[in-house]
Amino acid sequence: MMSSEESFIHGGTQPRPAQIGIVIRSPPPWPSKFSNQRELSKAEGKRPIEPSGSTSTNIAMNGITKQTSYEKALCMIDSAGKPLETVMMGLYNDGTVEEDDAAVTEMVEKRAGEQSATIIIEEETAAEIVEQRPKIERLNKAKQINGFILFVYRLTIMLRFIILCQFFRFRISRSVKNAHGLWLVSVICEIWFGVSWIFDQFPKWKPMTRKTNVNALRARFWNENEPCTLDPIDVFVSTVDPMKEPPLVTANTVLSILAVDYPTDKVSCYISDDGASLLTSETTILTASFARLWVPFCKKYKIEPRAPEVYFSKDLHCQKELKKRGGIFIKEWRVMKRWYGEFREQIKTYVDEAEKMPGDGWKMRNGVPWPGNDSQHHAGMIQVFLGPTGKKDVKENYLPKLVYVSREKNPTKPHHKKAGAMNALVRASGILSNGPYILNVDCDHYFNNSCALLEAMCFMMDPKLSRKICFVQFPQRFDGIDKDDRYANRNVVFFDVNMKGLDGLQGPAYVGTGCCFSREAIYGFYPISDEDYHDHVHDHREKFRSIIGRIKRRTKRLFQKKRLQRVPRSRAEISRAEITGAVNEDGHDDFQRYGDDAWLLLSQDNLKKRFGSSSLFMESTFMENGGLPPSANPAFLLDEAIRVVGCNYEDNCDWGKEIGWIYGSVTEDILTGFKMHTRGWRSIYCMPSIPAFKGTAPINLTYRLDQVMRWALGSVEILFSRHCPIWYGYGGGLYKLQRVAYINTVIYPLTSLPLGVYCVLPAICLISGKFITPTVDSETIVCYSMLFGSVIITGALENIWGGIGLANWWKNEQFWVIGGTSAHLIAVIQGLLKLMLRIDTNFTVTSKATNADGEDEFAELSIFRFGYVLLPPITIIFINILGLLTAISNAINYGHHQTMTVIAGKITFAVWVIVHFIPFLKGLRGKTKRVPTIICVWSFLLASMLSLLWVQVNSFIFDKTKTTPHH
Ligand SMILES: O=c1ccn([C@@H]2O[C@H](COP(=O)(O)OP(=O)(O)O[C@H]3O[C@H](CO)[C@@H](O)[C@H](O)[C@H]3O)[C@@H](O)[C@H]2O)c(=O)[nH]1
Ligand SMILES: [Mn+2]
Repeated sequence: MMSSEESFIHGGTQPRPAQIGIVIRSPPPWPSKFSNQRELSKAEGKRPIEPSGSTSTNIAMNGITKQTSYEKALCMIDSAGKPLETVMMGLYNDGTVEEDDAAVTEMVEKRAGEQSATIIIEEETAAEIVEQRPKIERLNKAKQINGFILFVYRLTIMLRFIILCQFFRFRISRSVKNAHGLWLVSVICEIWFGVSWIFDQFPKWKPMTRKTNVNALRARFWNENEPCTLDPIDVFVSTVDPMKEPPLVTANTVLSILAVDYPTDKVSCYISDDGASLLTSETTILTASFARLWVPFCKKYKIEPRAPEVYFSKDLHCQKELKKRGGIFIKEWRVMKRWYGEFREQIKTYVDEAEKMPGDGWKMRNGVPWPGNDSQHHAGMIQVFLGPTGKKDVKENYLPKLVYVSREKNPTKPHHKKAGAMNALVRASGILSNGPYILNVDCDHYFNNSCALLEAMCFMMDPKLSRKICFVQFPQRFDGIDKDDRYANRNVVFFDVNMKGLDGLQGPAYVGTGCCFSREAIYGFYPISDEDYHDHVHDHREKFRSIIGRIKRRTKRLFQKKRLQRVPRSRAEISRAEITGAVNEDGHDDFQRYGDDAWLLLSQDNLKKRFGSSSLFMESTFMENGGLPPSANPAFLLDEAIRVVGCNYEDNCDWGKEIGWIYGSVTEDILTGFKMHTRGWRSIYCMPSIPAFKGTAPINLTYRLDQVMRWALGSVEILFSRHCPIWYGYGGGLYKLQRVAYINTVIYPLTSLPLGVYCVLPAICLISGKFITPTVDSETIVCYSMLFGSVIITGALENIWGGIGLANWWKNEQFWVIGGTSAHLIAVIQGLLKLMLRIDTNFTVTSKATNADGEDEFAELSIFRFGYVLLPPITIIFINILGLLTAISNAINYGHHQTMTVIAGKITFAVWVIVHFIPFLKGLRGKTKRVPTIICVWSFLLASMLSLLWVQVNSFIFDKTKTTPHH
């Protein structure tokens, strides 16, 4: 036992420590501290609490400064008993208890080799020691939004909820005698909207924002005096179709990654080419060589952004910079601009050449036929460029490794689209570089802020957070959107309101790009267990008990850790034990029984079932800090990497089911993030003031609706799958409100059904002369205006705390109606078809073609193809206009049979619907030359038929004398 303890502290080779043991000198004075803790919580955030004797102290712990009301400390002393380093354990005024595994391990590891021992000391001593240490700045800060606004916001939500209930009581109690069907339908729709509002609203209950401190990160992990201790990151870029995703766009993204502000030996960039295109491969080769010029230039002058296309297109900004930086810079800037021009031209020639495939297929520059000539049936291909063994840049510095991967494809095997591509990259990178973190971007999302990786690391390397975070998601921001964002491409309400709300719960959803993962979470491990972590409910008594339990457990674990020296570190202890199935509740004891390496052997079969047959890859999953397993033979790495991107590799193992990107939906992103959250991981939303990434958005209505339809379809797919948040993942780590949010994410397309119906109602009312309420009296008006009022007030308050404009909010509402009546509706139908007939859904990649050659930048905005998505909204518009016309002609022909208020109500109702479709109409207006006329005619006919039908059916069903619209 002694020897294993020794090896824990000393890495097995060092002399014995002078003293080992845990000493608790005095029993903790719990109860008295207790009331104090409460007071402190109250004062939280308002002002720092002064250290006052032994009850509350400011301590700085591994970069986190906090006020504590009670603390114990774990202290390492040298053989003379002099304290070397201290890690605090305690109850903090924000109600959390420091779970400092990371800190403890870090400390112990750092001190390995010194003559030292660990003891637990009491708080006064600890405080003294800590006070002598320089305070370290925190890496990040979580901030609740302004307390008053939050209070009012929550109040309006509650009020709105009450109003809603009242509204329904009112609506249900007053049925419409002469139009029972109409009334019933409208009430059902309204109830549906009400419920979906609840799903949408309550996950925004606790909005939160965060701030990072990149300088503190640099100071701690990447300063001049010490070797850099930042963790390596693998960056993934996915591309599939070089025609829709121009190579120049991809090349820019890659260049911005290679020039990122991060130690070069700790970044590797992987390109996944799902199209197996020679064009992409050649572009990559060219990009690698251009990077040797571009990267040193970026780093020398610290230019932003580091995607050359964008950088050189911002002429004005450059002019300013030119003046400021003066002579040499101007010269170099000009030279670089010319070089980039040449690079661009070269890619253009490649693209031109790639227009038409020669009869005998593509050939590489050396005359060898390109293996990917059949993009759906080809072997896996990997090419490695640059990196620590490759070419240096023109300043003789190494560049990050750049790897081109095209996974094997076979038409008989499902390739699972982007998710499949990502999983292949996860494995290939696990073998080639194995960074403990993975950041993925779509090929069009370049690094707009060269500090993006550092920003993510501010969370990932925070000792308190790191072992609970599965990913750090950045908002998606876009270039090249028309000024008034006609099709709500920016999605601001989602990115600046909903996601901030989720951050206050368990964390934002993964949105497919601009997201930094911990590899551990991708491998399906669980976060370090921490019962307290997700019950924020503060039963103080409970808390008190769990603290004692925690200290006991920790003490126990401390001993165990010493025993478990051979196991890489505690980080994945629990999760791995989970695979082996050899673990009891506490997560540890069984390790002992198996002895040092036995558990590894024991779990081989299970591991194979989980990770597939590559033992090298399996081994790599044990490397906690990344890097290649010691047994890896560099000569065979590439072969092994090719093997793991093979299309049979995933047979009979957990890829896509339990680990990696999860299959089964075209919105694999939502599913993947959800799966991680159900395991109890937390995620973080990071919004640097300079957007970290920027992409392109679909510019015209057709592409936008295609995209929205794909998203909705993905949601429907999840809704009908095993992974549906309504029934999946109970008893795990998913927070309740987080589940509500996920339910909302998958169920929203269904709302298109009542929405479609509701949009037709005003027309029906106008034509049939009936209404959804019996009369329009003052009570009705009050009821509806209260409802609308509360909607507007919550919206406005969301604007205030989310920092979005009212215009954006309105855009969002409009597009919600447009998308709802078109794309969502179709998606629901398609989803049902898929469910019943097992037709697979296809993935239409969004075109990222930028119109870089001047002309009218937004000419594309109005181009659209005919699509049946357009049919329902056009019909709705026509039918409503028809209704308005009928009403007016009726009024003229037959005089006022109904009171003015009723007519006004109906007309408002119809106009309200039509107003929502304005952007849609603008989208149609553009180039209505040939095909669209046909749709217009069709929709017009359809609308007329529907209205006529309604009148017929109507007079048939109801008593004619009473209900004929105009007798
Ligand atoms: O078989 C495929 C299909 C797509 N992709 C890549 O997946 C991404 C898809 O993006 P895009 O066509 O631009 O769709 P968007 O709707 O703009 O993408 C958003 O929504 C998708 C989910 O539908 C996410 O996967 C994306 O990350 C997210 O940016 C692109 O990088 C493609 O290269 C592949 O690698 N293989
Ligand atoms: Mn995209």
